Amino acid sequence: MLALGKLLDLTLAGREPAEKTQLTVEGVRMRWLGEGALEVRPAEARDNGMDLLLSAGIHGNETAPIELLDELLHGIARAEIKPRARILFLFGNPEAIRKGERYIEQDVNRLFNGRHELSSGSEALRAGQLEQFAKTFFSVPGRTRLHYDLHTAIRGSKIEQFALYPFKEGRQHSRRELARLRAAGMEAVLLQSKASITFTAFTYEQLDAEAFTLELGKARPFGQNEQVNLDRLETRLKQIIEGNEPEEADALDGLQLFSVAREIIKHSDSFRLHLPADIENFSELSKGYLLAEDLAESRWIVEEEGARIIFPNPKVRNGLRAGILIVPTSPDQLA
Ligand SMILES: O=C(O)CCC(=O)N[C@@H](CCC(=O)O)C(=O)O
Ligand SMILES: [Zn+2]
Repeated sequence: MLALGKLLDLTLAGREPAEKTQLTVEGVRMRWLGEGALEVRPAEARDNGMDLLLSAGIHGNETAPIELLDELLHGIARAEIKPRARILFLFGNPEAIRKGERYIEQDVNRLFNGRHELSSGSEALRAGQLEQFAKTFFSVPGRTRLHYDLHTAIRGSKIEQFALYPFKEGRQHSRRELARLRAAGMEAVLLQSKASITFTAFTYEQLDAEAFTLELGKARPFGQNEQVNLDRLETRLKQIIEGNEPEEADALDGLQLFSVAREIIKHSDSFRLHLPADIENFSELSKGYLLAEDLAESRWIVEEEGARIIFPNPKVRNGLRAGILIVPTSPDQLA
């Protein structure tokens, strides 16, 4: 295998490759762009106009997606996968990946869309660097832009694999992309209803990519991911990379859709979340339930019919999201 196929090994060792560019026997060029960043470019005659950004390890302890991208890269470096798409592979937070932690000082996935400029430290610098890698990659006009940012969740979930679709004023969510996600094994999609500061919000809002955060089961250490079945996602990613996705009607095929009713923001150290520590994502909450309390006697009471909670986390920094209240929605608004 070409040495550049071992991007994960290089990243874990904190090393630079001796050669920055390598060609596979298929004429696919692999170019190391910096720590945890590698571009794959097919020969011009085979290029089908798809620019695919695949990122993982924005949270360093979410290893199943990192292993999946590592597998795909090995396949390309061995010329077993024959790309027709240009691809940018990014491992988001190398220092946190090496330590097996979600982050070191700051959550990188809260530092996009300008937030890193208001902050300092290695994770703020990394978010700025990731924005720059993505911006350069998605700068060629007339090409299709797709970004999947792969994650796993802190807690168990009633719906194991799901996607979050960012929001931009005046832009409609795409039914075709949802059908593609369904084919990739996603069981639900959460349609965001306001701008955000995550990596996919940046590529969606500022770089005009179709962009999704994919949640792929529960976070576990390297080598302990046998319970996370990513076969359908892997198959679909290979098809996108090789440009041989089956032609399908835009069938959503049972895909569950949710929209954000409210984000629960933790404003102070007095914040209290009234949920059991082991509550699963997508757990239903009944109307009238006192979900959280914060300073100045502010209270979060569930008002929505059919509300469910995802990503409850009272340990986030003040000012950040401590959970999302979602409600079922219909596909009527899709483009
Ligand atoms: O399990 C959790 O509480 C968090 C899992 C995770 O890392 N989710 C992403 C979602 C990003 C998005 O909103 O698009 C995150 O919180 O960064
Ligand atoms: Zn994550």
